[in-house]
Amino acid sequence: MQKYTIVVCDHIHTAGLEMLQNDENVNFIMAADEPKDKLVKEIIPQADVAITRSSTDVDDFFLEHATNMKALVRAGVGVDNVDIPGCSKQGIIVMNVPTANTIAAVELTMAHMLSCMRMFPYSHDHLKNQRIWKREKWYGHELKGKKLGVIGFGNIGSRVAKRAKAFEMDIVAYDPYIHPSKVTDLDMTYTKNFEDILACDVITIHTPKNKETIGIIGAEEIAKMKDGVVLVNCARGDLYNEDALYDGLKSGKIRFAGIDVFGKEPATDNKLLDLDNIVVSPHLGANTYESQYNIGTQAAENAIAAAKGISYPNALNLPIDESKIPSFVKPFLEMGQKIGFLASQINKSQIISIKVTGNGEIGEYVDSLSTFVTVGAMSQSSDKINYVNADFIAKEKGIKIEAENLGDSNVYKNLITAKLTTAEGTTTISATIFDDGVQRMVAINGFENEVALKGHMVLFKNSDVPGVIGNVGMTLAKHNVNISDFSLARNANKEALAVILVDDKVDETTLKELAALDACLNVSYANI
Ligand SMILES: NC(=O)c1ccc[n+]([C@@H]2O[C@H](COP(=O)([O-])OP(=O)(O)OC[C@H]3O[C@@H](n4cnc5c(N)ncnc54)[C@H](O)[C@@H]3O)[C@@H](O)[C@H]2O)c1
Ligand SMILES: O=C(O)CC[C@@H](O)C(=O)O
Repeated sequence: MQKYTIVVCDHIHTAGLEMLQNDENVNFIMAADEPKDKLVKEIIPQADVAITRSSTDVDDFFLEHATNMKALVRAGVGVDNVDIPGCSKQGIIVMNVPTANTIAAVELTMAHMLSCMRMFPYSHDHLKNQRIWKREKWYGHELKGKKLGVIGFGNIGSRVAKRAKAFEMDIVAYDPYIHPSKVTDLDMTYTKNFEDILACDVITIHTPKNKETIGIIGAEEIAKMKDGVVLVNCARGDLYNEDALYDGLKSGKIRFAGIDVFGKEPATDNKLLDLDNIVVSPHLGANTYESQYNIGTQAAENAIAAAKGISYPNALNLPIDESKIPSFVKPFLEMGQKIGFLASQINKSQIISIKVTGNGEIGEYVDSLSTFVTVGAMSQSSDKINYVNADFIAKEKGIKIEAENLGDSNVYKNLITAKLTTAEGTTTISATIFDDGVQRMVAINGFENEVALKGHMVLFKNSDVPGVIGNVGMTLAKHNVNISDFSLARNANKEALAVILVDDKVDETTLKELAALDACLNVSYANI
């Protein structure tokens, strides 16, 4: 049985660790408590996939030892500590878990904002630790009626803005990369003029950390701000220049700052900590049980899918220019990989050709789709295949790859079809994504079975005679296999195909018993 090594480099929720532990194809190494030097030199060389958080830098040193690695999952949003071009050069697919900690970061931002306005941690300390009851010392300010400048109106920034609006603040948002209506539809002000942000009473930043945003607030910007401005940063250290922030706080130009993130972490010797008009937390934006559960389980699920070559959810270094593809295309690419993988399990044999077609708007992206289908189809036979090398390796093996845009679709808004021909036969699978976002197969080998592309499935083809479904159900029940979904389709040749989603892996003995049923034409098992 093929085993993949997944190394967990930083602490993730135990639910995620259990998923890794329980997967029979996964050899999982928990290395979060290992010294970084040992982790990188001794453990990383074994990894097919690594899961990291902000405490592990994926830099030259890491990559030099990641000799086996084909994918890396950043259990969180920010990838500023991951050398993505370096990973691409080594054929390592980088994925993040982009929205699982959004709410945790949003709520921490609100906590910082309120703490700055009311100096809450200081009055708490006064009473609780110093036992001083001095109400006249702790006059704060209200959020109501104040102008909040939001820099970066993405997942977190936009939600902070909504919550701040509930506090009756006036919101001004600066984000050159979004459509202004995303802001104005919420009855907030959109600006392209950064000076409008500098004129606000409270400023919060929610951009990624990159060349453009490092130091986006420096001494010059602070000088232009209102006296007594409040600044919050729960995104990344160094977005506010720390020296300028320190000087502004020291002089009182900045009344208060709420800071979760620092240029250098751990930040125990940061000079900002010496000030008494700052509220700080040790990079806790993602630290809620809810968010860590979501991140841990999604990171584990994605790492397992990547190790097996099923899919690379939220891949950040795709071999296509992401700025040129609309957002609806990405899930279709992921689904393309899944149907390639499914087809290769049904027809396990040497691959001869792969043909991918697209109907509807998705048809324009059929070349990229064919790369993804190829990765899925070949990952059973090659554990080195990825988006970067798929076309090259397929060519080397003499596999013919074709892609065709079929134009408008009569039935589905968008439809992709993969036809995989192996030495044993041909499997053709069509799939689409409806408005509910679920990736669904809608046809297989001429049968119109509709079923979600997820989990364990049994494909049972039979002569269309009475009593077959009952016998199949009984056989599965006898072997303790629980059915979660059942889709039946028939064709004009008096044949039927059942695609049965089940809770667990189906073993060879069960499959043999199913194959021995009178009406059975063939049966196969697949897992995606
Ligand atoms: N403190 C924590 O523990 C914690 C937790 C989660 C996320 N984060 C950080 O929060 C930040 C935001 O995360 P998100 O999930 O909202 O990301 P996101 O990608 O959804 O949003 C980022 C937004 O910033 C905008 N942006 C990019 N460059 C900009 C620029 N120069 N000026 C203005 N806007 C710009 C983008 O257009 C986008 O809308 C990231 O830095 C992330 O790493 C921190
Ligand atoms: O907890 C972490 O690893 C950091 C989380 C956060 O900063 C992120 O970018 O997702």
